[in-house]
Amino acid sequence: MTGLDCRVVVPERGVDLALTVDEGQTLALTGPNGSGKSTLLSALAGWLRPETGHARLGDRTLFDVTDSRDTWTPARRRNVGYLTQDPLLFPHLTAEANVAFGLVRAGVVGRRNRRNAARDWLERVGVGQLASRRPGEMSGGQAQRTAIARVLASGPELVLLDEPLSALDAQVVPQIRELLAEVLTGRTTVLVTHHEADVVALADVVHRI
Ligand SMILES: Nc1ncnc2c1ncn2[C@@H]1O[C@H](COP(=O)(O)OP(=O)(O)OP(=O)(O)O)[C@@H](O)[C@H]1O
Repeated sequence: MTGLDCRVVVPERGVDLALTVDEGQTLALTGPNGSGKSTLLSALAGWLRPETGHARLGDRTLFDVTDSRDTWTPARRRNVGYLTQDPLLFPHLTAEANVAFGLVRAGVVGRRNRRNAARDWLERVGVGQLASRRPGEMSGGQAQRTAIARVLASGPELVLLDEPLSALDAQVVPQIRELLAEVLTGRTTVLVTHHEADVVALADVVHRI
């Protein structure tokens, strides 16, 4: 079982949020600006240590921080994929190398295996023909497709999406939303969004702050 159960308390930001996500489900997290949605994702990704809280993913503890306990799994060992509004890609690496980079950590042995796996993922998200381009040589939609491949290629047990469609041109949003609906099926996911169309297309359950 790889469902998520978490609580994140960051008093200096006025954040105290708790939620659970069943294995394989997508939870949409919506709420006003400043209500702590991105803070919660940062804690789950391991980028920010809450003052108090816990996060359990299946039988693993990502963190458990109280007055008396301090368990903290570093970001690189969490097996959590994080997709942000602006694609997080290395500008000096090709699309293929960007995707392959994460596969070293995911335990895919051998350069050729990683290259093939990266190419397969780029094909799957519709940018197989751009494998040798760098992010600066792609459109916003193409770069976000590459970032989706990068996040999913390593087989994350939890996927975090922070407004993944907000920075894209309106005309490519429906295609990328459809792609996300396909690739997120069966994955435990927290999706932060302000857009009802994302909730309808992608979410199994909604948590409104
Ligand atoms: N790096 C930071 N340092 C200090 N305070 C921050 C930082 N980032 C966010 N905050 C504050 O923490 C609170 C929660 O912000 P957060 O970005 O998590 O909200 P959000 O729900 O994601 O908002 P939005 O919908 O605008 O993206 C806000 O009051 C914000 O001003």
